[in-house]
Amino acid sequence: MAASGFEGFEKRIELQFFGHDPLFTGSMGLRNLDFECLEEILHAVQCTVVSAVANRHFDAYVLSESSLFVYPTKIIIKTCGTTQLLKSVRPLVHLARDRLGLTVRMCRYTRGSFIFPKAQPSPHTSFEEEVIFLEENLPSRLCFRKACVMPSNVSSHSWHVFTACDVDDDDGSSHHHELGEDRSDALYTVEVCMTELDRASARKFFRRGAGNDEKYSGDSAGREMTGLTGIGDINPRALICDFGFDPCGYSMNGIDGDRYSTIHVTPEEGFSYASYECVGSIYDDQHEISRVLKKVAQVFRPGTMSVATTCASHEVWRRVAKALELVGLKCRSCSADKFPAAGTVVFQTFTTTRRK
Ligand SMILES: C[S@+](CC[C@H](N)C(=O)[O-])C[C@H]1O[C@@H](n2cnc3c(N)ncnc32)[C@H](O)[C@@H]1O
Repeated sequence: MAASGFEGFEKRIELQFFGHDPLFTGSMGLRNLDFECLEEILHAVQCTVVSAVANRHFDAYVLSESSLFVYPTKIIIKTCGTTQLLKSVRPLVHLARDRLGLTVRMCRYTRGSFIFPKAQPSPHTSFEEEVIFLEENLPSRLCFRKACVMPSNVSSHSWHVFTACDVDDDDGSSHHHELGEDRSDALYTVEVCMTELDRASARKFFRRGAGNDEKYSGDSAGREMTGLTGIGDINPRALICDFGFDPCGYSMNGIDGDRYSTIHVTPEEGFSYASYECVGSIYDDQHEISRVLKKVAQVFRPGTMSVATTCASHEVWRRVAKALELVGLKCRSCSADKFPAAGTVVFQTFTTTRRK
């Protein structure tokens, strides 16, 4: 941990692949990578697996620093602290190609603004360094590239986005459906970053029976926090894999069919932070994302909440703004930009209207 405090803001990378050879890939694709390979990649990033769960669609891992999701043709890694996430890119691209015959077709890297930027090691010392590192470590065939820092009126919450892909499809839709998920153009991602958590809410992420009770594991602490805080009610259909750190901190992955959700909490006063992320489809019940985000805001009662929605074809961000205004958050800024393959990213920042 940095001398000053733990860096909650995560770095997130998503790589999408395509493959033609069923002999290599089967329908499991990247899920065929053995656990030792994944561990080796995570070792380079400087984190480890603490818990895992899977269903017939994908594998979800809780990491010592956030989460990893492995789908047949898509991998998402999200890490916080001083991890070196981008060091995973080159080994992943090579392993997928050499062991599974999968070719990378899209890369999306996103993050908020670090609370302790000076504590970040290379290649994360600045967004410029991260972009240069990505440019150098991605195959040249991903030639449609864009990097941008999306601003906010709350200067501590800006949004960094880099995307690269092999086809400039303009609307962000997929042209590779040989293996795995179809209709990926209907999916959207919602990435939420929250700071200045309400003190009473943050306290629930400190372990109750901390210290020497051996029976009180990270798993039981996590389960207790999921119940106590109301996180378990955000999506009651989801199977939850949770972990409570010692003496404080919490991570969870929720799996619901082919959809994941994930929450990570750094509850320490002075640098408190929580994140929520989920994936949805424009064909879902329109009220679902509003209901979910209202619950998230009520669990953490943050002073500032930023929400980045990434979607090929739909205006999900309007639902986000409406929902959060109903629970006392006011939209202070909104910016939008188009990215090759990813579609439109809309970045909104909200602050509380209640008195602290
Ligand atoms: C890994 S968790 C959640 C990660 C998430 N990205 C976040 O910070 O919001 C981070 C919290 O757990 C605490 N923590 C305790 N032990 C930890 C460990 N071994 N590795 C990482 N974090 C730990 C940190 O102080 C922090 O409060």
